[in-house]
Amino acid sequence: MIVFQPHVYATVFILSILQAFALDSYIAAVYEHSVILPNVTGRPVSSEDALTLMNKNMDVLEGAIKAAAQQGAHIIVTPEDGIYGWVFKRDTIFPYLEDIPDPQVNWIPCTDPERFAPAAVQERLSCMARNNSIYVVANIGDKKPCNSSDPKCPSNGHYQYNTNVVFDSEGKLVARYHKYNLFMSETQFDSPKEPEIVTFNTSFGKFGIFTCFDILFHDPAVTVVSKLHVDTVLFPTAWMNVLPHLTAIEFHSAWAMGMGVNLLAADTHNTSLAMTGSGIYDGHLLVAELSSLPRLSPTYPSAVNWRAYATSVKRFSPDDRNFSGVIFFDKFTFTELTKPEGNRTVCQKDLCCHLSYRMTEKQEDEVYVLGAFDGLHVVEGEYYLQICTLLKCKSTDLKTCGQPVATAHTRFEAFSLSGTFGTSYVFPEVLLSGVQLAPGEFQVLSDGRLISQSGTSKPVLTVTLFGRWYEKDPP
Ligand SMILES: N[C@@H](CCCCNC(=O)CCCC[C@@H]1SC[C@@H]2NC(=O)N[C@@H]21)C(=O)O
Repeated sequence: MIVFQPHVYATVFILSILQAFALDSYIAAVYEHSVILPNVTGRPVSSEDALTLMNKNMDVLEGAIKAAAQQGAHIIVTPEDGIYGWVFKRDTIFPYLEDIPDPQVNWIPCTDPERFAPAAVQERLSCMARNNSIYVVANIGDKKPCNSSDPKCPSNGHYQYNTNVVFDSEGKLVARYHKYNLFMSETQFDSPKEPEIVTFNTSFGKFGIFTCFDILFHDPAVTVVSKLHVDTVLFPTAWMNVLPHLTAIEFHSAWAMGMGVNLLAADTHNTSLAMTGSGIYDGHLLVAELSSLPRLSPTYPSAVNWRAYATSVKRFSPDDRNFSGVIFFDKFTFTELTKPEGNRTVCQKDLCCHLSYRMTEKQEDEVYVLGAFDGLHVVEGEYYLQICTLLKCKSTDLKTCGQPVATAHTRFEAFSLSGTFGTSYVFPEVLLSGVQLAPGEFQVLSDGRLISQSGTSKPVLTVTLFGRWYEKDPP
């Protein structure tokens, strides 16, 4: 990964990604943008003032787009809400919205700005793509008029959508995606009636696209990958980090690995809201048995039978020392790792988690537990989880197990984590001290074991198999 000279508060990450089947490669960039937020949020502003604010953000994005293009990037992704921010209600966002046509109209806003309704933002983004010969992915607001003949038409006569747009290297609008799984705070937007499965082809591969909270749900995220067989997913996001399992870089890299696709994640940068964490994740699921084979076109779900190993072994340890704890409002069953090495099992409902581990030097003031959760998560949305997790507790008090922890000193020489998952969508997370990833330091075997054989470069915060059982989500 070539890192640009720091630009504003972030850097443009560049990575050349080996194209799966064509065996050519392309250069991808993601930009983590510190969004300049409107200073008036209590009332709608004029469309001129709205455009002034959006131009301030687009000035910064233009710098990143030029920098990426100069480094030969073929495509750059910029963050969700990156042009106007997120502090809006339904009425106050209206001046920032434009009517974004279906890409089938075959339109280059840069060379034909008057063809449809006023589209200053689309024109400028299109020109950035065209003038720098680079694909530009951005997130802006779409408005579609409706009337009383449509019973669902909102009170102000418009549907308002959180929208990703993609302009190709000539500035043509080639994709438009309306965010389907809105986060609870996004009252300024509507959700489309059906999830949109949006893909587009380029000379350097087939791309899918969705936004932020979408990544936790089956549609469109899993469908666009498992049915449309894209190689890379474009992912603008404004993600608020939640340790120990839902920090941006941790969950997004695990999702890319579990789904076996590349993921280009551009996050907003706002540390006071715990918003940070972009990345270019190549979806290689490091499966020892498969690495000798050429990477075939993606097969979904991944070539892992997540329950194979865990259902083949007896429980390593009895339940007698189990205790309960809460992680992000979900009640886990824990068991403490009292010895520096050993085999442990913990079960909750149909999920049994098995762990074999060897610590290097167990720190007296650090406690690690193995936890299991099999249930419906119901806070900030409803999604069914099956989770096996090895994690460090906040303190030696077992009541603190599950609370956010960002540093650790205990190293593990080896670990092997597996679970009797009912779902085949399991995302492998390894997070190290300092909230760092561990690329290449662990593997997932085809029998479902998440293993490290030679230890990790830093002490461990958590090793987790994060399962999503979509069929058990409420309708
Ligand atoms: N930050 C703004 C609104 C942001 C809207 C777009 N952001 C998302 O959709 C991010 C959702 C990330 C949620 C993950 S999963 C549940 C967990 N809870 C979090 O807060 N982060 C994670 C605002 O809310 O004002």
